[in-house]
Amino acid sequence: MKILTADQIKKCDSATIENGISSINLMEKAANACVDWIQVNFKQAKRFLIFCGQGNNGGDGLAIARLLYEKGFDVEVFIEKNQMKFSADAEINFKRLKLIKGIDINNFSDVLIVNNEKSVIVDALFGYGLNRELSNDFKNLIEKLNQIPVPKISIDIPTGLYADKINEEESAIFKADFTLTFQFYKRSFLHPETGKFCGKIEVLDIDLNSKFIDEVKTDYFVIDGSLIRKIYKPREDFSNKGSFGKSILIGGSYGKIGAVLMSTLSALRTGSGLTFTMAPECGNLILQSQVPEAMFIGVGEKYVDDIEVQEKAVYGIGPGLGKEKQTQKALFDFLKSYQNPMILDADALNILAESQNLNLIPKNSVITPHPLEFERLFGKTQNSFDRIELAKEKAEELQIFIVLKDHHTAVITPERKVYYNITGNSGMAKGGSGDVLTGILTSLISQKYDIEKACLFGVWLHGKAGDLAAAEFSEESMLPTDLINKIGEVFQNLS
Ligand SMILES: NC(=O)C1=CN([C@@H]2O[C@H](COP(=O)(O)OP(=O)(O)OC[C@H]3O[C@@H](n4cnc5c(N)ncnc54)[C@H](O)[C@@H]3O)[C@@H](O)[C@H]2O)[C@@H](O)CC1
Ligand SMILES: [K+]
Repeated sequence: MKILTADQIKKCDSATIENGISSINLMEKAANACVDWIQVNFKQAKRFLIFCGQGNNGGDGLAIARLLYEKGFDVEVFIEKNQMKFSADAEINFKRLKLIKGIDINNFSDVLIVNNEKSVIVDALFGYGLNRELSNDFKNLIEKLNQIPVPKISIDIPTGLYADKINEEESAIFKADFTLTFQFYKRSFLHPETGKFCGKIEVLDIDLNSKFIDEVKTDYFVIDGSLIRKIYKPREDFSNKGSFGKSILIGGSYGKIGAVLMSTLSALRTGSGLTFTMAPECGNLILQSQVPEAMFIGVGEKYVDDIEVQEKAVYGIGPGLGKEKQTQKALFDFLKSYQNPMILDADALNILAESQNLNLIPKNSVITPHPLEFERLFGKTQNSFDRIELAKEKAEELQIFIVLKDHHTAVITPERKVYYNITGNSGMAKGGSGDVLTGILTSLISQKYDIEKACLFGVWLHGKAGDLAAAEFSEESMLPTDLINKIGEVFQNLS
């Protein structure tokens, strides 16, 4: 799914209106989509307190108020009565609303303490039209609303957030439990500093102009299920273990054998034909007994001191590797002698960061840093938006894929495209999750998935398996090994 800027969404709305539907009817459609969702998900609610601005986001709110009232809910509307300058469509909806006797129209300043547990606050103050910091009056209102302990729904965007950039420090932002957004994810939903205000995101289809959406140019995408269905290649009949590639996972050191073990198991569970673990001898017994399907290649006693080059294999290097001098030398010797794309993770990245010898990374390789590893490799940035921009520069310069791990992991391609992943949960924020991802990516690439597609599929699969593990064990209790055991269920649901 494409992600558009506020400016592009505005153009998309206009293209939709030019092609038939009037803007007031488009607003009605948007409001109906929200009300349909609310009716299903807030059946028990009694009273909706709807806060409306004066632009089209406020217009949505006024229409939602009318439609919810018609469905039998109690509705109170809050507006800025002293200074009414509605947009044309908001004005029409305000007039329609005033005809209904049963809806109280209050001033923002009339908001009282609401402690009715069946009340819901709806934020329709500003949407993607926000283009400057909020005035103090709005900031105070939002801070007051954020304190009220009832469920909160934002229409299109939590008020105070921009669609496509980070906020000024100390902005007041409405803290939603649910954001009902029209047609597209907004970039701000996907970054940690801003996304935490959105709660659960529901994308509502309002049939915006598909020709415009197909043609509009963007560098930003969300990885959704329909994209994955296009990428997924079911296994062919009449195949053998040689048809599904050879994965070699390199890592482990004394005390950190579990990391490479988890990568190995993940590679197997993702379908790798032949799977090898290249690790120090101290891991041999553990690996052979825990993962008998994998073959063991001993390199060193307590840490990796050599990397063997094998034909037609895909290498995933780093989990539990450590940074011993000998290990560093082994990694550099390997990188100097081997030019095929590989996956580099964890200590392999830390070793490269310390040497700053990043040109040794073979073209089309995949690196999988978390934000701190990214910073060690490429330097500090002010915030996660800037980090993505730097990642685009570096992916192009080094001609590599950067899988930037975060709550919403982003895949950044050498062509500077950015794909945000929306599967996964905070139960995956545990040591070992990254090792699992390395195994999955190595396995997919060894099975001849195109590298970009392998990255998109890999991060999605990882998150999806994590969601299944969380559903069974809870986010607190789920382990990376539970996630590995759910990979199969994700494949079953795909085929
Ligand atoms: N026909 C359409 O274009 C549709 C628009 N929709 C809704 O319309 C919204 C966008 O509406 P608008 O473009 O009217 O914008 P908003 O309703 O987000 O904002 C209203 C106006 O406030 C002004 N403003 C910006 N920042 C401000 C600030 N800090 N303080 C005070 N005023 C400020 C701007 O001039 C802006 O246009 C969407 O988020 C969505 O909710 C939906 O109804 C779908 C259809
Ligand atoms: K809003």
